[in-house]
Parts: sequence; C-alpha cells; structure tokens
Amino acid sequence: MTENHHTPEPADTPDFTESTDPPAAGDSAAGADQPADTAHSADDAQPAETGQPADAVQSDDAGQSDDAVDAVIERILAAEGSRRSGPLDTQARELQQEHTGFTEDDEQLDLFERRSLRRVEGLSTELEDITEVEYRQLRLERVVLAGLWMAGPVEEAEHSLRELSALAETAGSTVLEGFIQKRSLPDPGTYFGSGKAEQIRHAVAELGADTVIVDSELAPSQRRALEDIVKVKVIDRTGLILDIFAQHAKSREGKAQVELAQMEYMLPRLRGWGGSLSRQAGGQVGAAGGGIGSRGPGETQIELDRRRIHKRMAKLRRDIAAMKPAREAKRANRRRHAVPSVAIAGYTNAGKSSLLNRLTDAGVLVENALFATLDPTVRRASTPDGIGYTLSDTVGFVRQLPTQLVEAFRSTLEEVAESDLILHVVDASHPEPEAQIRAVREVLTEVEAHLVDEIIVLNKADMAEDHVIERIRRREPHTVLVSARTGEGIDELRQLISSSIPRPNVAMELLVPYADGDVVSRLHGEDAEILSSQYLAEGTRLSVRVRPELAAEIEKYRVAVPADESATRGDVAVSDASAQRDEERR
Ligand SMILES: Nc1nc2c(ncn2[C@@H]2O[C@H](COP(=O)(O)OP(=O)(O)OP(=O)(O)O)[C@@H](O)[C@H]2O)c(=O)[nH]1
Ligand SMILES: [Mg+2]
Repeated sequence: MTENHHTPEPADTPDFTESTDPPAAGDSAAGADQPADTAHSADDAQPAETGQPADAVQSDDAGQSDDAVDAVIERILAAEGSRRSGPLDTQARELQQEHTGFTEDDEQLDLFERRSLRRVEGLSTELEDITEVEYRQLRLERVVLAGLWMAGPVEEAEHSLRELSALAETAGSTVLEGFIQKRSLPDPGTYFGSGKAEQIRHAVAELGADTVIVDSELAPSQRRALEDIVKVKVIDRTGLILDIFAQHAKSREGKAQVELAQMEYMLPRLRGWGGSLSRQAGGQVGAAGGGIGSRGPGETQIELDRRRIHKRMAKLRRDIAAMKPAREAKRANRRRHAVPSVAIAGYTNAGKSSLLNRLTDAGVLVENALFATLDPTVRRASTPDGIGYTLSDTVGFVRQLPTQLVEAFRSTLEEVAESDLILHVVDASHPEPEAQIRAVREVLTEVEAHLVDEIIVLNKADMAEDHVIERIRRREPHTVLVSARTGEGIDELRQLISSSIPRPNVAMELLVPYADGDVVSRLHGEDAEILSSQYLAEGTRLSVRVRPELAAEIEKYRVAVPADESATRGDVAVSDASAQRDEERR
C-alpha cells in the first residue's frame, strides 16, 4: 500500500488496540507481530529454539543462492510457527479475552456447527523455489472461515461462505467453523476491524485451527495485519482458488497458466515478506544478538526475489504463447473443415463434464468437487441427423474468479469466445442459480465470449425444484432442462444443438457414378446432410447440403436441377442467405 522501505525497525511500537490506520496496521506488521506488548519481543527471540532454520540461515552467507533464499524462508516460517505456539501467546490471548469480552456479539453469526470434515494432509504446495514462497504457507489443514456481509440478504453471504467451505475442502482442509460479520464496508486495516479480528482469534485458539480463510481478496497489508492478530496464517479466497488450481492442473499448459497466475498474485505481496525479513532481523539483534540480524536482509532480498519472479513470469508467458500455436493449428483445421464448435461453460460443479460424457463417450473425470476439470477436453459429437461438431469442456467458473486466473487462462478461454455455440450449464438444484449465471457471464464477457449464441442448460433436473426452474425460465428465453445423470431432456438438448449450430448450407443436386462410391460414403459422413437419394442407372442421384469446402470438391458431380423441382424447393436461395449469415458470424 504505502511505499515505505523495510529497513530494520527494531523499536517498532506495537500498534495494537483498535488501530485501523491502514499504513500502520499494514506496513508495520512488525508492530502487530508483537501485539500484546513488548513482552513479545522475547517471544520473537524464541525461533532459535525451533532449531534448524535459524542455523541454516546462519550458515549461508549474504547468499544470493537459492539455498540461501530457501533458508531465509524456512526461518521466517519457523519464526511464525513459534510465535503462534509460543508461551506468551497464551498470555496475550488472556489479555485479549478481557479486552473483547464485551464486544457486540449480536452481529456475528455462527454459521456452521463445529464439524469435522475430511482431512487431507501433505498438499501439493511443496516448493521448489522462492517464487512460490506464498504457497509454501498454504498447507491448509484445520481452517476457520470468515466473511463479511455487506449488503443484500444474509443468505447470500451464507452461500458465499458455504462455497468457500467447499473450496477449502477441495483444497484438502478440514473446516472447523465459519463466521460472517455484518459490516457496511471492510475495515481498511484489518478487513474485519480489530475487535472482530479478536473474536476470530479466540475461535482459532479454541478450535486449534492453523489457518483463517477470508472470503474475499485482501489487500496485502490487511492480510498481514489480520495475521498478526489471529496468530495463524491468513489466506484469502484468491489464494485458496489459486491453490486448488495448482493442485489440479495437469497439462503442461495448465500448469504454466496456474503458475503465472500465482506469481501475479504474489508479486504485490512480496513486500510483506521483505518486511518480515527486516523486522525479524531487527528483533534478533535486539533480543538474541545473533549473527542473523547483522546480515540485514530486506530490500536486497525483496529486489532479488522480485527480479527472479519477473524473469520466471516472462518465461512462463513465452512458454504459454509457444503452446498456443499447436492449439491454434488444430482450431484452424477445424475451421477449415468448417466443423462447428460447441463449448460447454458454466459454474464449477454444475455438471459440465457429466454433460460432455452424456453427449459423447468422453469418459471425462466427473467429481463432486470444485474445479475438477482444468484442462480443456475437446470431443467429437454429432447431431441426431448426423452433423458433426466438436464439443469442448472447460474450466468451471466461480464467484470472484481471480482476475490473475482469467488472464492466465485467457488463451484457453478465447476458444470459448470463438465457438459457434455455448452450452451454459447451470446447476438448477443450487439455491442460487441466478447468481451463478451472473458470475459465469461476467467471466464470459471478460474474454469476449458474450456475443456467442448461448443455450442455458438447466442441469440436475432430477434434484431441482420446479419453482426455481420456472423462475429462471421466465428470465432466460433460451433454456433446456436436462439431467446429465438420468438422461432426462438430453434428446431435446441434442435437437437444440442441432438447430443452433451452423448447418451445411450449400444445396447441391448430384449424380455420382457408382465407380465413385467413396464420394457417396463421404456424403453420408458427418459434414453433409442428405435430403434424398435415388439409385439410377448412371449412378446415385443425390440432393444434399454440404459445407462450401466440400461443395468445391464435388462440383464435378453437380447436375442441373429440373425446373419444376427448383421452383418448389428454394434451397439455393435459403442456403445463400444462411451462408451469408455464417460468413458474418466468422
Ligand atoms: N443429481 C445430479 N447430479 C449431477 C448431475 N450432473 C452432474 N451431477 C453431479 O454433479 C457433480 C459435478 O459434476 P461434474 O460433471 O464434475 O461438474 P463440472 O461442472 O464438470 O465441475 P468442475 O469441472 O469441477 O467445474 C458430480 O458429483 C456429478 O455426479 C445431474 O444431472 N443430477
Ligand atoms: Mg468438470
């Protein structure tokens, strides 16, 4: 936020009670590092007790090497850990209890029963280099959720928190509790305001949580200030979603895209680390007098980290750009053959992959988990009357999809923008499908896919309530009700796709000699529509509609349309009009 430099600040005054001044709360995380009082400087001297990391740092000289950097991170993390569990913490907590004993509880809604969900440890957030430092922290295990309810009905805030809970579980954590706080605007310093932050701190201590996840994107300074109060790591919705993506990305491109997004997210947050580095150093000098403090990391380190991150990001961008041509070549190929493309888009967990499996035999992973699909899958499908098209499954969207992700996935999402038709899958059994539709459209607009024809596919008909379906149908003219699970409505959807994709539009009358039978079988293939066929002595007489490319190839079989026939049919005229429409769409 502010442009302060992070030189060591050993004598930083704790700025604790009710401070909402953003620069103070944010930039002097050191002050908040020792919230209760100066007693905490002794607490800060504890890290040495935790052993190796401090030694590790000492052993590597003013190091610019990766090892040195890693060691520093280790030290910070160790210090954070010890601060959390240090004996003085308890003391501070008791003080806090007195302090917050009288805070207004009425607005704070206890959302979830305390509950124990699956616990998955050892997430894939192990780091290889400093550039992922933020993510080393994301070993989410026992988490407390917290969100603000700023406007609208409380149910909306609750749904958002429930979704956050599902996201947290997807990331492998055990959700212990969720809080919503009513507040018209976020507190610039601590997001919740320090009184509420204290309450969260109590819950964290009581439940033995190791992470607080905030249902929004926090400013770097807010995150730090909050962390200093609640005494455990704090991550925001964006960080959580990025973590899930990092766990799920499989393809080389997907991985590169996620990594790029993570770095974009991290870059402005590096200052925090720089800050703690400096302050750590300061604390050490004052308290333990060790050699660590005298090394004075800080600006140099931040600059070094930043340079490395920039370099890495540039490389990722190049890599992603280099992967694009392969995909573009495939797409160009499809376009050349005029194969219509249909994209499945929608909110995460709406049933996109299930629908793809229903419409083709894709066998794509279906999971009751958020962001099960990250890598786009393209499959061939055909309409009931045999017109071929491609059907692609895409990454699911979510409320507040991190902009860093939209950016990083732009090249993938552009394919949706270039498709002929979007099947916008909606989970009609969800309590708030309209909010999901809105969230999806926001992302579609961001990638300029909002101009593509869209069918709202109301999925999970087997579980949906009639009045919800009716409500959506009143607003959305172009809907179809299906259940990817039971197959209900799928035939109707196939028909709808069939009439919505660009059809072969050149009408031709052909006479194909029997010797050229392969031409006839080709016409029976997926890119032509056969209106009639007749076996004559000279060969097969066909009345067809084909795509322009094929029309050029089979021109030589074309025969004149008898006058009486052409008067009654009007194919050519119609096809010209539709050809023109198709041209315009491209
Ligand atoms: N009851 C019911 N459940 C469904 C239906 N379609 C999908 N599901 C379930 O919904 C969950 C999510 O399905 P997916 O197909 O993985 O959803 P997705 O949209 O691809 O999700 P992501 O890839 O994670 O964004 C799974 O548990 C499916 O079994 C349906 O028609 N009815
Ligand atoms: Mg999926």
